[in-house]
Amino acid sequence: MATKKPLAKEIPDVVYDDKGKPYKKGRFLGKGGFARCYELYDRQRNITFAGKIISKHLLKGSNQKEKVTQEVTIHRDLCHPHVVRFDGYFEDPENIYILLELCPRRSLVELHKRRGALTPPEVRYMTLQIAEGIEYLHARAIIHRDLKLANVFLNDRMIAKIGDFGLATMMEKGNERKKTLCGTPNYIAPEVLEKAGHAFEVDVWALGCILYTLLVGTPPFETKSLQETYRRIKSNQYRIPSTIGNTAAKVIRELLAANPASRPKIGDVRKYAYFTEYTPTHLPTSCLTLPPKFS
Ligand SMILES: COc1cc(C(=O)NC2CCN(C)CC2)ccc1Nc1cc2c(cn1)c(C)nn2-c1cc(Cl)cc(CCC(N)=O)c1
Repeated sequence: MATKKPLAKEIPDVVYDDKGKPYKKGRFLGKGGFARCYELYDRQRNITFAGKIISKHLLKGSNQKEKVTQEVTIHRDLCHPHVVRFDGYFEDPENIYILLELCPRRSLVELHKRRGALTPPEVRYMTLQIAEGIEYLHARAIIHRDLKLANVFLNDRMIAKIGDFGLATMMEKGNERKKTLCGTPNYIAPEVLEKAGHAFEVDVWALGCILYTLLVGTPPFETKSLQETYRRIKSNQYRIPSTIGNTAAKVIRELLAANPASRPKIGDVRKYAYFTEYTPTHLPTSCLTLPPKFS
């Protein structure tokens, strides 16, 4: 008999933080893992947040509570233009509430679904912004470990913001290698599959998967079966279409190097010839639906 998953209780129309400040529940924005996301409106400051709400009932009897604490501990002190802003955290007997920067243009998932392969200038724009965010994290000894299209959010000016620190970890000392990762990253690196110890290089691998997916239109290792996808990752089996050009092929090959030690450090990604080619400083929101015409 399958054990019934406890139903999360309905969230009240108004929730209060530990200072008694009211937040009015707005639209349901989506869900992920144990969390549901709603607009939470602070009338006093006239700001709407992305409220990530996690039911405590769903966290009972597992180490999920520690994982939420770890996510908050890592995310709360971050401040960077390409990292989702952490605006607060509070709880009541039912739920944990995390106030996050609302990104009205959602994530790269929707952009990718709508557009498929992007133009090279758009790909360089997105990849460089994400790389800047990763560089900020790595400089603070933080590995994100779950970089994927769904965790790159877009604000109303189409600026990319790395979010969801649910699988992130802090590296304690210089050459430490993490041995475990509780969760299944979408763009999982070979060394994680091989349980060979992993560190900052897993984020560089994921950036390579994001770059490839945005430029080619499909993920590098995607197949119909997870087992076959994992086999291809471990054997580094993927194709680079000749149409993307040599400079793009070179940066993809090095980001997706099987050996983590062969991948570039995140701070060196921008030095590739590919990224010296035209890259817009801004993207119009029309890019959400149509390829832009760069003059
Ligand atoms: C206005 O801002 C948004 C709107 C929407 C949206 O329109 N969602 C619709 C809601 C109705 N259903 C039917 C279709 C999707 C979705 C996301 C928005 N913004 C938005 C959502 C955000 C964030 C910032 N900003 C952050 C940070 N974390 N999350 C977050 C958190 C969770 Cl737990 C789940 C999801 C959904 C899955 C995903 N990765 O997008 C998102």
